Amino acid sequence: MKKVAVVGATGYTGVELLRLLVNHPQIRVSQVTSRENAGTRVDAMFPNLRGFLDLDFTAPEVEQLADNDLVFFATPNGVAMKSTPALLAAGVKVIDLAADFRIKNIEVWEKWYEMKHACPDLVAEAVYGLPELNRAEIAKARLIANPGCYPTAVTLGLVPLIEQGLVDLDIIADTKSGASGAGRKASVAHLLCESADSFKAYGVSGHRHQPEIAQTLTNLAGKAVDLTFVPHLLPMIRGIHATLYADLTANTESAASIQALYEARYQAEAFVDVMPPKSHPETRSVRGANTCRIAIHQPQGGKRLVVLSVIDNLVKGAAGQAVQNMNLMFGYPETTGLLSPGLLP
Ligand SMILES: NC(=O)C1=CN([C@@H]2O[C@H](COP(=O)(O)OP(=O)(O)OC[C@H]3O[C@@H](n4cnc5c(N)ncnc54)[C@H](OP(=O)(O)O)[C@@H]3O)[C@@H](O)[C@H]2O)C=CC1
Ligand SMILES: CC(=O)N[C@@H](CCC(=O)OP(=O)(O)O)C(=O)O
Repeated sequence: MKKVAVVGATGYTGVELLRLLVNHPQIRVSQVTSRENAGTRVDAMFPNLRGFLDLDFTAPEVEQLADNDLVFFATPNGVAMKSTPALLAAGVKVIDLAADFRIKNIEVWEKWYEMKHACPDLVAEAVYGLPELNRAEIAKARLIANPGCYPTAVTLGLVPLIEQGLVDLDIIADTKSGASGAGRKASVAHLLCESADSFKAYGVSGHRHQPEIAQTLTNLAGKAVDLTFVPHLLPMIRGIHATLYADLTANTESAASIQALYEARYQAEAFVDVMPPKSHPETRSVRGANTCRIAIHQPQGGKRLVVLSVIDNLVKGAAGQAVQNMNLMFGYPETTGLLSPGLLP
């Protein structure tokens, strides 16, 4: 059994990590932190965990966290980078669900996250935790930058096309997220009366996930990818739906060959499901599951492809992907504790 801690265990991704970890056969959750709720029993706050976890929240102290094999940070941006150097020095592995280690160019990171990076040298070492791209590096890593939720849905939807150089590198990602993507902290914009029965785009002139996705796609393509990224807030709780538009460089590929390419690329991937041609994946089909479900369309048989990609932002977009990375880092079967279908309806 390995011992793990979750820092920020009262947030939506933190409590989702707990839901997954309490069923993991080779993991013992030894510590869960919250500054505001230190001393409160976990199951008093989260009754879904009654009978599964006998712990109180504690304040996050590096000395105690260092008594674990691995620490998850499910905290706001800028928190993990402060304790990670000490934890790594103590031999503890770290998975950051926030963005502290995702962007390799420190100037770009500091511009988007509006703070000074506390340990830029570790950013170079960190492995971007998208197993479908970086499995071998993740298995050897001691520090994982768990990808953002929108970047997971968008990147997995585009990987086969970019790897094969089949599309112009001028791509549109039209994305929609449920409100849990914004976290559990109080915010007027996410009150029921402000967000229900309405629909809006946000961050159109610039969103911090644009440089994260562009970095991955540019590395894959070997040249700059021009990405227009438009997020929207949907009046639902969980789920991301990405509609991706890309033009074939030559009008030679048929819908059947693109479909076959996606099926072959993801055939061995337990958590990426390529649907039959002309399907329309629903976010509810992945609710609570660590699955990215993809469908490919070629409307009018022309050169423009439309790829649909759905995930649960809290699972494949955060906590599930973090557990998948942990499994790889500990040498466990990658799917351990993660194989369950979505909650439908
Ligand atoms: N929600 C989502 O769908 C996704 C979120 N993420 C990222 O994961 C991270 C967590 O997100 P989410 O769960 O939504 O966030 P929440 O706002 O729901 O929770 C944040 C948690 O962090 C703790 N926390 C806040 N500040 C500090 C601090 N300075 N030191 C230690 N703990 C702190 C909070 O508890 P307390 O203040 O009591 O200590 C709370 O438990 C964020 O960086 C987010 O961007 C990534 C992918 C998807
Ligand atoms: C709906 C909503 O507000 N979503 C959040 C996504 C936040 C998130 O998960 O950010 P990281 O993945 O970078 O940690 C947003 O757009 O800011």
